[in-house]
Amino acid sequence: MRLIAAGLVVARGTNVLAGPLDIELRETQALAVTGANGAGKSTLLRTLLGLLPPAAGTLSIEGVAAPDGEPARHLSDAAHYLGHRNAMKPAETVEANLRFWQRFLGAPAMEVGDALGAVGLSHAAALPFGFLSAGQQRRAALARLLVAHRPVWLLDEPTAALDVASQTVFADLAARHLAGGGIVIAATHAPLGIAARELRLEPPAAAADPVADLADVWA
Ligand SMILES: Nc1ncnc2c1ncn2[C@@H]1O[C@H](COP(=O)(O)OP(=O)(O)OP(=O)(O)O)[C@@H](O)[C@H]1O
Repeated sequence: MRLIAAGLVVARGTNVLAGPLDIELRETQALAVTGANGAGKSTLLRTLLGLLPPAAGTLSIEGVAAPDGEPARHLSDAAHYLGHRNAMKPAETVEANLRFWQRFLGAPAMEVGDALGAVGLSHAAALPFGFLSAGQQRRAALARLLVAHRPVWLLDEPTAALDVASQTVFADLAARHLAGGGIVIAATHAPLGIAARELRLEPPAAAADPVADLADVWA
């Protein structure tokens, strides 16, 4: 498996945030994307996934199958994406949420009950997701990575809200994924506890930040 971004420029509309970036990752490799608030880390992950168009450059994934068994043509065919939000229905139980994702994603991997055990949430399976604490919700979202197989994990601040013990649980899960031939790309402000190369995005100039511009207007 090979994930290649060549000359990738990431932007929000006409506002260029970072790049050109050259990224090449193979199985068992991890990349930690770091940088100040607003540097473009989330934007880079969403661009890699195909949710946002790159301002320039190319993206490719080679040597991996999509859930339907065909060769993956886009990274989204081969990737889990964990965003800032956990993408779970608050009124549904934790177990029902994960069962939904397992059906929706295809390529089932671990049983839902085992995945909940792996993140220390067996006791919370029958609770509505919305009843969980912020850290427990993040752990449940991490369990989504386990219930369906995707070789590439794109993670946006995966350890946000996690206590120290849960950060170790995350590190173990990520290390196991890498050892099994996976790739991990994670935006983070904190050490991830796994061996990873670092891609540091520099913060945009204040004048180029649309939010900063708005702040000027309303000051
Ligand atoms: N939906 C949007 N539309 C327009 N601009 C956006 C949008 N979302 C984010 N931006 C802008 O893009 C820039 C980069 O945001 P992004 O969320 O990628 O940063 P980040 O590095 O992930 O920050 P953080 O560390 O705070 O999560 C910021 O200036 C932000 O204001």
